[in-house]
Amino acid sequence: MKLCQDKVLGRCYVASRSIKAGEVVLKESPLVQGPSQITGPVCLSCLKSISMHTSEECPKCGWPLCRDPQCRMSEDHIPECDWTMNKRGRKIKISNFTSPHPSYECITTLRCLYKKFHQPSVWEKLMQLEAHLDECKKSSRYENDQKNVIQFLLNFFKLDQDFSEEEILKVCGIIQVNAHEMPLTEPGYMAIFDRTSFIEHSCFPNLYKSFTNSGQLLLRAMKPIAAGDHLSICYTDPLWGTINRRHHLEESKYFTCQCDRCRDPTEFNTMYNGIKCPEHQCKGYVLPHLTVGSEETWICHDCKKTTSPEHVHKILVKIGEDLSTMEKQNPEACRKFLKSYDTGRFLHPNHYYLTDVRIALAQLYGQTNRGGIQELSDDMLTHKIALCKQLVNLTRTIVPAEGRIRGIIIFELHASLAEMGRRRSGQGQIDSAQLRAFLLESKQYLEEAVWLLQYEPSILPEGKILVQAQENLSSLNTVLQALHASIGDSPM
Ligand SMILES: C[S@@+](CC[C@H](N)C(=O)[O-])C[C@H]1O[C@@H](n2cnc3c(N)ncnc32)[C@H](O)[C@@H]1O
Repeated sequence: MKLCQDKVLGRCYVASRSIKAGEVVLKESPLVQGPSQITGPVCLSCLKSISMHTSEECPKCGWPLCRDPQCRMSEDHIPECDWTMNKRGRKIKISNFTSPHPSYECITTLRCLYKKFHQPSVWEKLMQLEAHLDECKKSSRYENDQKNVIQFLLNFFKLDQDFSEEEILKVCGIIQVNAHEMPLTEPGYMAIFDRTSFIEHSCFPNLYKSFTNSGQLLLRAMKPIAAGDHLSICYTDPLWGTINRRHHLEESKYFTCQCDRCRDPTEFNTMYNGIKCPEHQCKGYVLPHLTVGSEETWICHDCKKTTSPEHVHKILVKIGEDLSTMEKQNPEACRKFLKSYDTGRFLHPNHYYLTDVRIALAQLYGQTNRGGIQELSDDMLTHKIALCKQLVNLTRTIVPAEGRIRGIIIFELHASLAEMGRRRSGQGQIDSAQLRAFLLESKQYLEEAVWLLQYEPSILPEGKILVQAQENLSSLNTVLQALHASIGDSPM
């Protein structure tokens, strides 16, 4: 990777050689890590959630830690422990374990500031990162950061001798712009990395972000990358619609995305944001056309007429409310939602709201009933396969680099196809050759799932699915070999 300077992007990385799909491009440990700004009390060593009953006070400073003896020895907790005692001068008492807890808002900022005196080389690296200081001062978060982070650090920890308000605000900005949410604990935590901080954003990126069990960040190419191509990751949720992604990036990273996906109102012909055109007799869908610095314009792909953003927002708010109050763990509720809205009357069938519910339902089928996938009715199994196939096609088009979600869906698809084959064969509906065709298709998907998920850490659900997928692949190969032998022709 070669660091370059771009007029719009600032510093960014380009590939210094061609990179194959699947190659790991970067693996690095964090410069700093700490709790998310808005969190309930967590152990300040392992960063896992704690309660009054599962924690005990650090004997030196009073901040609660979990009861794992290793957490008492961890160096991660030194910054706040040291400054609580040596700057504030007395122990802290956390007695309220409800979430969120304001005292935790400053911890990650404090840990960055601590580097100035205790690891100057890391401090230098942090100070090189983009902070968007002017934008921070105008942001909606500024007032809160001023009170709960800056003033708290200056007054409670008595840091006014060592840092100016501006310096602390700069650190807040650096965290805001560069920190990654780490899903390795419950709740997740934040970490800032060195080289990863210079990778630009795209909603259609060529790199995929994963993690190791020990908290390293791993970037992997998900498509072939030519020498000279820009390297990119997605800073936002790639499954959100254009407007939500845009809003999130403008609010938290202070730029307007102009990637290929955002500039194409159809999102590569998927109509991912499509809302039914209100024009009488028009069968088309209105799509968002974005211009930097102005509100979106919604234009029908078919009749080309413009619809007011208010009309679109009214529909999105109404259906969004139904979605947010829907019981997402309940297959019946998901089916009901799809039945109401997957009619083309309001939303395009590929709309992100429908996609969201399909992803949930594709996984719930077989998970929520006691007997698993074997006990699903034929209709439900057929529906599960149809949902998975639809999602695989859609995600391949709009988020090809999103290994995790596609890996999970493809894993579900392989299991459903194998079950369908076994079921039909057991009922005498298909012969051995047809069963083999089902199992070969299932195996093809399974191999893709293993490829997509191969770097998922074993402590995350995706890592557990990977282990299961590897086991299934070996069993499926055994079954297929036996089938080949019984059919009497060569393996395919
Ligand atoms: C994590 S930093 C990336 C490195 C940054 N360019 C630098 O010079 O430090 C994120 C910032 O980079 C810029 N940036 C990243 N991706 C961008 C994009 N696709 N379009 C415009 N600006 C982008 C924005 O200023 C954003 O706040």
